[in-house]
Amino acid sequence: MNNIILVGMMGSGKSTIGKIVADKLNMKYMDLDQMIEQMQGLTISRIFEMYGEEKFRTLETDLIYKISDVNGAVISTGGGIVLNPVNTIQMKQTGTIFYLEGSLEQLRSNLEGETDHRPMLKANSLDTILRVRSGLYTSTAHHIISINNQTKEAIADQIIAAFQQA
Ligand SMILES: Nc1ncnc2c1ncn2[C@@H]1O[C@H](COP(=O)(O)OP(=O)(O)OP(=O)(O)O)[C@@H](O)[C@H]1O
Ligand SMILES: O=C(O)C1=C[C@@H](O)[C@@H](O)[C@H](O)C1
Ligand SMILES: [Mg+2]
Repeated sequence: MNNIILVGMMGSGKSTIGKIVADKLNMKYMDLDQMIEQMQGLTISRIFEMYGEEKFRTLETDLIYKISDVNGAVISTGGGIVLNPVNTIQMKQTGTIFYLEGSLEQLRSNLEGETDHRPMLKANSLDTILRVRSGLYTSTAHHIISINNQTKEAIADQIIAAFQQA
């Protein structure tokens, strides 16, 4: 399938940059977090509060399957998508996967003032989450794009260049 899939930590820019890439390439844009919120009629924070993380992860896996026939889209995932190997297998069949890789400092800077609606940060520190997940992001991705000290536009352009070279 001819899709661009963005993975990476909270605050790495998957949603923001995904939209820029989609606009530039005239592709459809899909954000799995936003789709889950729309389908449930609840914010992600409320889903975590009412049903817990496990329920959210099930919704995420169900959605990845549901969209497996999509073509020509930029798909921004949730930060925890790589936690379940089933999701990874499915994503690899759905498109080219880009890991937006950033330092703890860059992620913290991006997330300044935005931690409220990210429920994982209530019980876990950003550095612990990064430590647990960085190997998973790296092994899942076809391309690794550094986000450190780069504008959103520049990151989007790198993704586009790598996608068009393939
Ligand atoms: N390269 C960048 N330079 C400066 N700010 C950035 C950059 N990339 C993203 N941001 C900002 O960081 C914040 C988080 O970005 P965004 O919501 O796109 O991250 P995300 O990866 O989708 O996070 P989540 O996994 O929680 O959905 C936003 O305010 C966004 O504008
Ligand atoms: O990193 C995570 O585990 C998460 C990131 C967000 O994109 C959301 O999917 C949710 O807040 C969980
Ligand atoms: Mg996002």
